[in-house]
Amino acid sequence: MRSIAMSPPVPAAVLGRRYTHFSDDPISASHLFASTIFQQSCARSKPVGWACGGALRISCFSKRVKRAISNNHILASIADVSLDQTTEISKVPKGDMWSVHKFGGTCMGTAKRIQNVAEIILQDSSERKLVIVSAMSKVTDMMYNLVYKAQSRDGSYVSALDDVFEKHLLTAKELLDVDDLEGFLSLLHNDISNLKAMLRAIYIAGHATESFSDFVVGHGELWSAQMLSYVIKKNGKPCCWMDTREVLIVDPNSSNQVDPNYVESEKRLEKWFAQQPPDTIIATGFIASTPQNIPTTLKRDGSDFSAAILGALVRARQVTIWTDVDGVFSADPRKVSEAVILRTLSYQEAWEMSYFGANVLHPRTIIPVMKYNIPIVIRNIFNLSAPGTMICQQPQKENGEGMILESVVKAFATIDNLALINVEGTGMAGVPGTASAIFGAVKDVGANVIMISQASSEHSICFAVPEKEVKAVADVLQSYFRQALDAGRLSQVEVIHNCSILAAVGQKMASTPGVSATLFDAIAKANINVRAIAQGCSEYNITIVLKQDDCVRALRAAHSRFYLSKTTLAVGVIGPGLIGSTLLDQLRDQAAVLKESFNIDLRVMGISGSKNMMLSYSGIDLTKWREHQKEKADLEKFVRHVHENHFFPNTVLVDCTADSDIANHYCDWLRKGIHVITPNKKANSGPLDRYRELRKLQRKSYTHYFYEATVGAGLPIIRTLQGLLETGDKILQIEGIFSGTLSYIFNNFKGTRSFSDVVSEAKKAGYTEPDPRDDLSGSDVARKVIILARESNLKLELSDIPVQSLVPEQLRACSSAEEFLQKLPNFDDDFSKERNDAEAKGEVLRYVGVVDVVNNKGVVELRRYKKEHPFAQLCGSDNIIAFTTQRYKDQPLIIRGPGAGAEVTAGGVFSDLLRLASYLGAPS
Ligand SMILES: NC(=O)C1=CN([C@@H]2O[C@H](COP(=O)(O)OP(=O)(O)OC[C@H]3O[C@@H](n4cnc5c(N)ncnc54)[C@H](O)[C@@H]3O)[C@@H](O)[C@H]2O)C=CC1
Ligand SMILES: N[C@@H](CC=O)C(=O)O
Ligand code: NA
Repeated sequence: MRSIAMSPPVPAAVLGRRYTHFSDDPISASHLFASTIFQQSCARSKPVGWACGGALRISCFSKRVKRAISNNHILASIADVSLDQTTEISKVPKGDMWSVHKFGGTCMGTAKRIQNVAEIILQDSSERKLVIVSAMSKVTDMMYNLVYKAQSRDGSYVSALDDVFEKHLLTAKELLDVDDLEGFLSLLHNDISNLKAMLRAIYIAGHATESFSDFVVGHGELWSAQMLSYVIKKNGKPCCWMDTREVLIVDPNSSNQVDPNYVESEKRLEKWFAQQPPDTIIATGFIASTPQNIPTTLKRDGSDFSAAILGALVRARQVTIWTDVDGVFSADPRKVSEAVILRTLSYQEAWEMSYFGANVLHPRTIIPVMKYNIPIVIRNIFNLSAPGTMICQQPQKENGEGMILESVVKAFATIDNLALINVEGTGMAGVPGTASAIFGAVKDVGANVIMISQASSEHSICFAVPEKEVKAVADVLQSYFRQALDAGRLSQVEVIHNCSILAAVGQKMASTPGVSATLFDAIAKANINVRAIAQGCSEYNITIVLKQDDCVRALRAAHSRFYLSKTTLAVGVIGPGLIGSTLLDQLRDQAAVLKESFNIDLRVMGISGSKNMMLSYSGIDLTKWREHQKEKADLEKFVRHVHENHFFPNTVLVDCTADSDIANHYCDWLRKGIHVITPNKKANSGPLDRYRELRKLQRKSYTHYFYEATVGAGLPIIRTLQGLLETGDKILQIEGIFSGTLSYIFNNFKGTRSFSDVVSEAKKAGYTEPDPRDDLSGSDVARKVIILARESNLKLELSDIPVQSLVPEQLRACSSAEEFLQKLPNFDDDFSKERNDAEAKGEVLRYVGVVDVVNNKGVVELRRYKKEHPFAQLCGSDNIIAFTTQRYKDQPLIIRGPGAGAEVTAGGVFSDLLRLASYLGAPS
């Protein structure tokens, strides 16, 4: 426990207050729950619900506990974030004239890079500049290695020290003029010989104290700061370097970190400034001293921390942290390719993000500058054109104008390799002390609690810990609660392995309704199950626990929803025949418009024919998909490839075959969360049970199954029928010409033309089924009739529909479509006779299908219609469908238009794809 007292009174409303030190301290949550005050408070008034998300915040809904916290008892023992100990000392110039820069090891990696750093400093026109530098890249590791070798009594530390010397010698030679070089080298020699002596002592003792080690490792910064200051001077700018061990005073704390001692640092800084240094100062990052002048370091990310503390001490205008990335991303760009660089982040958002390992500052770096509202800018030294990310107080709205509209959720982050522990039982409700007992036990095994959730029914508490700590935690809880478990007061201590956390972070989430609804909707639509949820009442972070396997997909689904980055769909096309290949061409032509205007990114990850298939990890180039590398078709592998690409939250398989074997897989695909779109009639016209199972699956999950093109191709037949039913209309009869092929044939079978000639023409035009006998036999129309009948809630099988076949008896056994077409002319006279008979009576032949909903039956047959009848007025491959319903009784609702052909059918499938994208969140 820390012993430093908090200076400022904590505001009374501490519900959901954030403590940045939690994330440093592996047992903070346990400490809090195990603390005497908490136990006492809870003993009298059990918190009925609480949550901690991202480990930075604990919200507690009990007045007594709230009072306990606001009385500072707990805070004082956990964290001191105050800078109020500092007293103003006027001799150190302070304020806007200061610009602070920090350059990390990568920026200082070579002589050329150090030169580059010097140029950036020289270009900064600020009145005063304070520049904090890290050691040259890899040097700190080399220094730690020296200590390690020496204390392991490994004599090679001597040559390793030579390497360190060599590295700096070569860099200095490249950078400095003769005189400066001489000055620097004499210092370097001196330091190296001191280090040699110290390492020798460590070698003999076989042990290095922490201050010995800190003394050794800090030399990298001493040398880089001096070299840079020489380079600045060489460019004609007065400059001096600062050994921050003289100025930066820190107190060690119990979590093996250090806390800045602002009072003492301020005094030392004043003393240092009494020497009247020039306006440009190059200071060593990372290193500091204790009040007793013992060298120490600021531990991990120490140089950033040095910059923040010094920036706060001089009240700088801005602290710029130079690094090798363009700024902070809205999500890990390795996982979300559309992640964007955030222009601004509030201090709170930055430390929430940094907890999740995002490339942001360590929370403790933010604390010193936050006190004085000093912005921190993260910039890329290798890309000066990138403006970087500014971490500052949340920008205020200015009359609603001039504001950059930012997403309410700023960023998303994930943590993998977690396990959830669920402690459950009826004996917990209303029993004060359960929480503190659980977390007391967790504290005893030193595990880090990452998030906590308890619903107000108090029957279970669940919390996440790193997978590697879960066994110890589970064991200790089992043994601690043995009695309660045996007595049945607790039913179980359950461990759920392989979990991840997805966190949504954003200050504007606070009091914005609908954020969590949108987030959870995106996750649900990606068919991902949520295991646990936590959101503290400061509302900056919603933490969701899910299966690790689902995590990247969840991240992408959530990111795309809030950033309106593309709704990305991984598409697999099966059957690149006439319709399939036309669809691929339409996708190719429309891709850019979809991306730009509708934020839809359809990626064809695979195309499979019956013999070969092609697969891609990022999307097949549709301008030349026919040339794409092929492999032997393997449906299982194909589906796995398209679906199990974790970068795409949603998968759709488009079946463009006429194959029932493919249709047999739909149920399985839907169960796996794969959406299915098809013009193939086999599934919906196959066995009734399977059809019902399909519809059931579709209704009970967020997985979609669309099949508009199965009837009337691109005409909106299914959608219209569903619309009538959903709005409460009653269907009485559906009658129509459902076959584009047969419509075309009978519209063109006039005058002296032969039947077989018109059939071949229809096949050539792409209206027919792969085998035209499927059309002429009436089975294709019968399938459409059964699809509409089932859609109208009739429970009919295909065999229940009487069908009049137009395939001459003798040709039914033909082994191929080609043989059939070849032999068909032999029957032309029979067809001509029937046509002429009808014509003689002023009638035409039309092949129709009827769904008689009232009488629960259907029929498919060749009928004769008067020349004035609407069915006689068709041309081309027109379908015409008349819905007679309760609302459309006197005049049926009629839909007419081309109902077959490559373009219109593929268009119908494409329109289903867009409907799916819109269901998944794309703008409609
Ligand atoms: N052509 C049209 O106007 C319309 C067609 N449809 C339906 O669209 C679907 C496709 O029709 P078309 O493109 O005209 O036929 P098509 O014969 O040109 O294309 C079908 C493709 O699927 C492939 N295929 C067959 N079995 C396969 C399997 N197991 N795995 C992978 N690929 C396989 C075939 O090799 C062929 O490339 C059919 O179900 C048809 O009923 C629906 C409405 C209108
Ligand atoms: N072959 C069919 C195509 C559409 O389903 C037809 O002719 O209508
Ligand atoms: Na249709």
